[in-house]
Amino acid sequence: MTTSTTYPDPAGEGRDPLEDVARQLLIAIGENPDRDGLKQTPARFARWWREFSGYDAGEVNTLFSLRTQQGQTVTVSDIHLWSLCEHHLLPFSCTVTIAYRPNGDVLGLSKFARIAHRHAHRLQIQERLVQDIAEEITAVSGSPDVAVIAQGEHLCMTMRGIRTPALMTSSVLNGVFGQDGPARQELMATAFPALSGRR
Ligand SMILES: Nc1nc2c(ncn2[C@@H]2O[C@H](COP(=O)(O)OP(=O)(O)OP(=O)(O)O)[C@@H](O)[C@H]2O)c(=O)[nH]1
Ligand SMILES: [Zn+2]
Repeated sequence: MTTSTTYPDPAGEGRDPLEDVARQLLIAIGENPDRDGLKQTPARFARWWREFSGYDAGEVNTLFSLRTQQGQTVTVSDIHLWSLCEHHLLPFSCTVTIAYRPNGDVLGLSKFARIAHRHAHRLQIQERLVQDIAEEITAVSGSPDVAVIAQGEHLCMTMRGIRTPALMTSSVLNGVFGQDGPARQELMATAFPALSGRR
């Protein structure tokens, strides 16, 4: 992983404008941004936002040519990631399962997590996150049989508002995974092992 340190600097002040945002935020909530404990906070705030939105998961999607056995399903599960809810700018943590049926080429294992992180490191809603991941897996693998399932806990629901922890599940089930059959059953057993008695 690499992080970007570049930022817009229209005033040419050599300072990230996010530092000013943080300073204003502190003042707006009645804090003194110049007190000892907060002096470095605007700079830290700017750095974490740049780290989050500049997170570089890499864009190389290595494929291996392989004539897979007819009907083989590849599932990569328990990919943990963090994203940010676009409504409240609060984090949500997600566990993602990605499955596909290779169509002549197989995708390098690490690339599933790279693709998932790439789409998580922007302002999101969970439904769009799974959709974006599924679209890229389809585009890269050339397979119409792609499924993405995410289970997330949203801090905007847990720590504020209704203040109720809950698990949100969202899924995209394309191609063979959209039909009731063995591929879908295998996927569900991997994604939800507790329900199938596997764990
Ligand atoms: N469908 C969906 N909703 C989300 C997601 N993240 C946050 N939300 C919801 O977005 C909604 C925004 O609702 P608003 O009524 O505009 O905002 P709010 O007044 O802060 O709502 P409350 O959270 O109910 O206090 C809330 O219901 C959130 O729970 C997400 O990933 N998917
Ligand atoms: Zn939210």
